[in-house]
Amino acid sequence: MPETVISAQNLDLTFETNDGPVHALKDITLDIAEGEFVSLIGPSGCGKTTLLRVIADLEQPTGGTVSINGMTPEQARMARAYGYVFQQAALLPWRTIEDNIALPLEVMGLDSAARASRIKSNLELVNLAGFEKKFPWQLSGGMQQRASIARALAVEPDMLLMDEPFGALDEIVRDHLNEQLLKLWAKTKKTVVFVTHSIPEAVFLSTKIVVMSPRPGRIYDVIDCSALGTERPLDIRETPEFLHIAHQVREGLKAGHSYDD
Ligand SMILES: Nc1ncnc2c1ncn2[C@@H]1O[C@H](COP(=O)(O)OP(=O)(O)OP(=O)(O)O)[C@@H](O)[C@H]1O
Repeated sequence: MPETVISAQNLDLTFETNDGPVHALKDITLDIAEGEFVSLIGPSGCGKTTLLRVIADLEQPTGGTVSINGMTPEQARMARAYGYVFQQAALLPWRTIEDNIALPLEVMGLDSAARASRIKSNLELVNLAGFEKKFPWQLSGGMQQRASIARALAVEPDMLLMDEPFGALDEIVRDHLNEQLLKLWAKTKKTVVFVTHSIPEAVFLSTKIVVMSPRPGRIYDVIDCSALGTERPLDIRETPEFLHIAHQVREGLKAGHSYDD
C-alpha cells in the first residue's frame, strides 16, 4: 500500500473580512497517497485554492490539522517537500528561463555546476531544451507554463501543488500540456494536487477527483479514476469509462452547486 503523504483532518478556515466572516473551508478530511494525482474541482469560490494554500503553508487553518509526510505544513515548506505552480507562470521577465529556474536553487545554496545540471535535466523533462537563454516574453503561454513547472521540479520536491496551471491557455495547447503532464508524472512519480475547473482535464489526469461545493467550501464527493488505468492517450476521452466518470463528476458539481450565484 502506498503511504499517505498528505492528510487533512477536519480542516476549517474562516477569513475575517470587512463584510463579515467568509467560511472558506469546512470540515475537510482528505488523505492523499504517495504517487497519486488528485484534482480539486468545484465552482468558483468553493475553496480549491485555499485548500492548496493551506497545504503549502500559505494560509493558516482556523481548525483541524494537516500533515505532510508526518510534518506540519511549515516544516514541509522548510524541507522543500513541494513545488508550487501558479495559474500564471510568474516568471521574472528580466531573467532568462535558465536564470528563472536557477533562482530557487540559488536560495538553496547550490553551486553553479549543480544548478546547471538541474536546469538542464528539468528543461529536458518539460521539452524545453534549447530555450535556456530566452526571456519569458519570447515564449508562448504554454511554454512559459512548462518553464514554471521545470522551476518547481528543479528543487526536487516529492510533491507538486498546481493551481489551475493551464486555465488561461487555449484548448489545443491545454490538451497537449495535459498529455505532457501525464508523461511527466509517470516518469517522476511525484504526488500531484491539481486545481481545475475543467471536468475533462480532471478526469484525464487524475487517479482521484475531489468534488467541492461552496458556501461553506467542503468536499461533496471523492471519485476514483483508477478504472482508466495509467496509459491515457487523448482519445480515451471518448471511451465509455471516461464518459462515465465525467458524468459522475458533473452530477456531483450540479448537486453541490447553488444556482443563486
Ligand atoms: N485572503 C482572503 N481573504 C478573504 N477571503 C478570502 C481570501 N482568500 C479567499 N477568500 C474567500 O474564500 C472563498 C474561497 O476562495 P478560493 O479562492 O479558495 O476559491 P476557489 O474555489 O479557488 O475559486 P476560483 O475557482 O474562483 O479560483 C471565496 O469566497 C473567497 O472570496
